Amino acid sequence: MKGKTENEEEGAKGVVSLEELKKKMADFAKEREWDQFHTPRNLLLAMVGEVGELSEIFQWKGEVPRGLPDWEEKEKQHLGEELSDVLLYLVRLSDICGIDLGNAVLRKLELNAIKYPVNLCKGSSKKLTLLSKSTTTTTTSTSENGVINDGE
Ligand SMILES: Nc1ccn([C@H]2C[C@H](O)[C@@H](COP(=O)(O)OP(=O)(O)OP(=O)(O)O)O2)c(=O)n1
Repeated sequence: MKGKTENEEEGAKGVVSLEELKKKMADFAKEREWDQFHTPRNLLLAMVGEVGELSEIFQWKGEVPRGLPDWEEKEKQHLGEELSDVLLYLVRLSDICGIDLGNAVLRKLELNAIKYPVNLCKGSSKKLTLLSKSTTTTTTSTSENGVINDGE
């Protein structure tokens, strides 16, 4: 069987970082003189295209169980490839836009935790408009959670 590539070895150790991916994509583009094509709009469209390819994998299958137990290895590998394309374009788009994705994503996680406090959300998939409205009279910490209700 073919041995693992250097990149696969890194991935197997679970040590891949956004910073590394950013650098690898920058090197990849530079070597090919593709910086000229990696503009924000082009990258955004490329990423959306890859989201489409990712969606195609699930298209018409109906809901599938977590872990995809019935999928063939080849199909799972394909899924991994499309997920990677989306991530790589996202990382590259962030870089080209001058956004520190690592910082941005950690900040967003904190904002999410504030917006969806455990005591209000536990076990519920509702968005918060109604929940927060019903508590604004007693709680002010969630009063700015202007999320659209999903009608559940
Ligand atoms: N101008 C480009 C073209 C490709 N890539 C990189 C990022 C993606 O990870 C991958 C996308 O390559 P393809 O456009 O060939 O897309 P797929 O790999 O999905 O192949 P296909 O669309 O044939 O299924 O290559 C890139 O950075 N810049």
